[in-house]
Amino acid sequence: MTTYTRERIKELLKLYFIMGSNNSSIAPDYVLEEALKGGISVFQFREKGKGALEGKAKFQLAKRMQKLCNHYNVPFIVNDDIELAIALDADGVHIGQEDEKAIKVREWIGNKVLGVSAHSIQEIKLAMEAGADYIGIGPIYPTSTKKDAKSVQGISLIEKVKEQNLTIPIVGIGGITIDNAFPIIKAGADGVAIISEISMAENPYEQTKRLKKVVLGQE
Ligand SMILES: Cc1ncc(COP(=O)(O)OP(=O)(O)O)c(N)n1
Ligand SMILES: Cc1nc(C(=O)O)sc1CCOP(=O)(O)O
Ligand SMILES: [Mg+2]
Repeated sequence: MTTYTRERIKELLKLYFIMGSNNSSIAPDYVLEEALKGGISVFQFREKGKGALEGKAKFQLAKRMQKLCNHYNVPFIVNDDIELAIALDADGVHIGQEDEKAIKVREWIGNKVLGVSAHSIQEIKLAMEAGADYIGIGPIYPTSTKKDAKSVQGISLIEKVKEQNLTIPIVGIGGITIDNAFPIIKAGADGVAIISEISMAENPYEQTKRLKKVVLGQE
């Protein structure tokens, strides 16, 4: 359905950076550019929570971030806001179980990338039937970034996905750092999705490079 092959999606998920304006104490555009230089493989614009921008300001930030991603040839995904994704002609959207239904979103976005969060094998199978391109599984570890995150589940669901030979690409999310990222890859995830370990880092460029080495098994 999408123009990205399953193998390409798996590659893109390797080091998935997510952020919005409230995830860093310095300019979000600067943080994103450092992360792009450091080697992130895909970016998700997630403008939500306390102090999040709305309306024109949100649109303008998204547009600037999309331009940066285009410059570094990294796909630009929009969290939750399907209208924004369509208005910007983003590369894809990410939705959760409390957002619009995946089957409807697939109709609206055509062949753009569709990521869906899931917390059980049943939710994963339903997302696959609805046309999801990849699944976000979390929180793997405790996180303070998402206030309404579900219970911490470690790598158990990733292991179940592998045991059941479900071939959809998967990315782990929640509380992932340089020190705990590799077990997620070892369990069979295609990559890790990260906010604060990069967005709050003193040097987002160096931190991204370090994370990249970890997910590639080079450290
Ligand atoms: C890659 C990825 N995985 C999971 C999520 C969480 O999505 P959701 O459950 O809809 O929660 P919010 O991010 O919308 O608060 C994600 N955004 N990205
Ligand atoms: C956006 C998000 N979704 C989660 C889920 O469990 O679905 S956890 C989370 C926050 C990830 O931020 P950090 O890398 O700072 O922990
Ligand atoms: Mg959501």
